[in-house]
Amino acid sequence: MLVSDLIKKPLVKVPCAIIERGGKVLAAQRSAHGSLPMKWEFPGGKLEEGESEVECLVREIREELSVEVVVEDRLPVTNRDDIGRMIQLVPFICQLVTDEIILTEHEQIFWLTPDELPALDWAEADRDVLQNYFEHLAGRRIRPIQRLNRRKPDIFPTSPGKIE
Ligand SMILES: Nc1nc2c([nH]c(=O)n2[C@@H]2O[C@H](COP(=O)(O)OP(=O)(O)OP(=O)(O)O)[C@@H](O)[C@H]2O)c(=O)[nH]1
Repeated sequence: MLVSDLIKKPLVKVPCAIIERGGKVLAAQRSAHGSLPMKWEFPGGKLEEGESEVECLVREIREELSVEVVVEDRLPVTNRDDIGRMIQLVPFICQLVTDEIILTEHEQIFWLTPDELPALDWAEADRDVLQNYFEHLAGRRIRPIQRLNRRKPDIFPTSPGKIE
């Protein structure tokens, strides 16, 4: 076992938003300054003490994009081994509730179809987020078919018995 395996790094949770609108997804480019300069990411940020993941995400999206979102499905987390810490991305699918986006931190944003997303220069941990998102989308496409094939629900689950 490596010594580094014995030293537990602090875990930094980072809820991030896969914001969907009209079949497109918002990708945001980090600024030229700070960590991962000019890399593409899903907007979000570090969880603060006493906050839930969803509260954090709603706050971060307000701060970074000046919009409101409704938070929907939580996708699997992905981890990034960083210097002195483990970054844990916690992605949520979100829908936009308000329209006008004002960027306060990011260099720029793109609205892209899921097919177009992989072409960007993503932060490393986001590659796994993308993969999980694509699996989620595939599940969404399968579910309506399953619904069609499902036999009609029984109005009377087993035997209706005697109706008074
Ligand atoms: N919001 C967000 N952060 C990400 C993503 N991928 C990824 O590795 N990160 C990392 O997770 C951390 C999020 O912190 P933050 O949004 O508060 O950004 P920051 O530049 O202030 O953080 P830092 O200076 O501590 O690195 C950053 O280190 C960022 O590089 C992502 O998709 N979205």
